[in-house]
Amino acid sequence: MSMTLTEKIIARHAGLDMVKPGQIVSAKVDLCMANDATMRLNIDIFDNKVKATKVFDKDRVILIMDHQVPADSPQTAEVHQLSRKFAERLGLTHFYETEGICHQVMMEKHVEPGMLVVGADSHTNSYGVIGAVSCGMGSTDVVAVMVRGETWLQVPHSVKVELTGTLPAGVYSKDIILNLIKQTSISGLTYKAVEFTGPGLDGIAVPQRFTLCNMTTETGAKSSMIAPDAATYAYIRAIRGSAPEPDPTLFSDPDAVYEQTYHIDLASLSPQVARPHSVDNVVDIGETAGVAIDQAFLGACTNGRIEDLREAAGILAGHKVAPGVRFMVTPASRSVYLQGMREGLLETFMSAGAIVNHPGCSACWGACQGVLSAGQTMISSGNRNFKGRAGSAESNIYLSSPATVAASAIAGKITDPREYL
Ligand SMILES: CC(C)[C@H](C(=O)O)[C@@H](O)C(=O)O
Ligand code: SF4
Repeated sequence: MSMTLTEKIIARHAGLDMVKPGQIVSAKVDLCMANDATMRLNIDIFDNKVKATKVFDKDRVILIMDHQVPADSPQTAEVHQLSRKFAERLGLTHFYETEGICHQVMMEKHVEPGMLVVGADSHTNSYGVIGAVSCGMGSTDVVAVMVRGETWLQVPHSVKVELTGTLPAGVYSKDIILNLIKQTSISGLTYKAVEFTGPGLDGIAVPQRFTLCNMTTETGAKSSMIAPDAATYAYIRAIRGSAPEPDPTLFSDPDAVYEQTYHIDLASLSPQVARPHSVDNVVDIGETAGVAIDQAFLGACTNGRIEDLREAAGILAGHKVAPGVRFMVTPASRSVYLQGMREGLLETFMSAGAIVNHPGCSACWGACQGVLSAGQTMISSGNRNFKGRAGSAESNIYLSSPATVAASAIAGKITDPREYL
């Protein structure tokens, strides 16, 4: 019986030869991640509801403080303190306080192809980028995994996204995923496993593929998948110094069943923008260019990697941020920050009038670093533009590629990055 890679990985973790979509299985989990946004709740469930005293594996339960770092209120500081004590009490090997956004840190340091990973965050499904099945879960389920090292899950139906052709100059993987979300709507792929395939993937580097997998959450998907190729292992080796042996069994069978297939010709795409207040409110940039902005944000797990900083700095070089615009750059991790420093990118941003922040979630969700007031407009490289997400319910968020964010910061209004190439 043929299976998709997602089904193969779930079957392996459930101790079964095969699984079918719709089947409910109990599966062993390789890694369990949680962050400061829900740690107060997780600790309460762990201590007071489950009354647990130990985790299933001290190396595999990973806590990452990222959503409100450095602490922006006494309450947040208390959550960080509670989390630190929790990690100490349980002897956790991996507790990160200043390393950056949880998903970036997980990819840089922990996730491997073929793993099954769960996390207390909706963008946990990003790790499909290196061939892992991963998904976000609520606190009760995540605490159950922390304690037992396994979870129940229903095998999702798979959907294929076939990419062909090459991206034109000024168009990036963010534009591909925004275009897909325009086609699917924000709930169109609810509980599906979304697999990206096709020759178009060859021209997209692993960090940019991350953006595709990260935003499958915005279609309602359960998980994302890109079968690991030579680029995947080379990328892991480049960021960690070593990589696991390539596993030749990690591919989808040629006759595996997909419920639906989307085709995207990369050459046909232009820069895309999601307008307020829904991620599927996507238009070609020409339809929204000229909207005045108060803030530009480059960062988030979606687009805070070194390649994104290079893309934006390339546009910004030789220009200044428009008067009255706050341009905030938040590298996704400490290692991205350091690399940006070595390459002189942070200097490019600072001299142009931007601000470079401590790594973390930052303005992506408006909990700290650059909150919007009523009537203000931000263009962001993040993944969500819900009403009120980054501050006042009367503010507006537009989503785009890092290049479009940088071009807009220079012009003070939403601007096609191809004008600055
Ligand atoms: C606060 C947190 C749990 C949330 C999520 O689950 O995704 C956040 O990361 C987000 O992007 O909205
Ligand atoms: S950067 Fe944004 S989307 Fe990513 S985990 Fe943080 S808040 Fe969520």
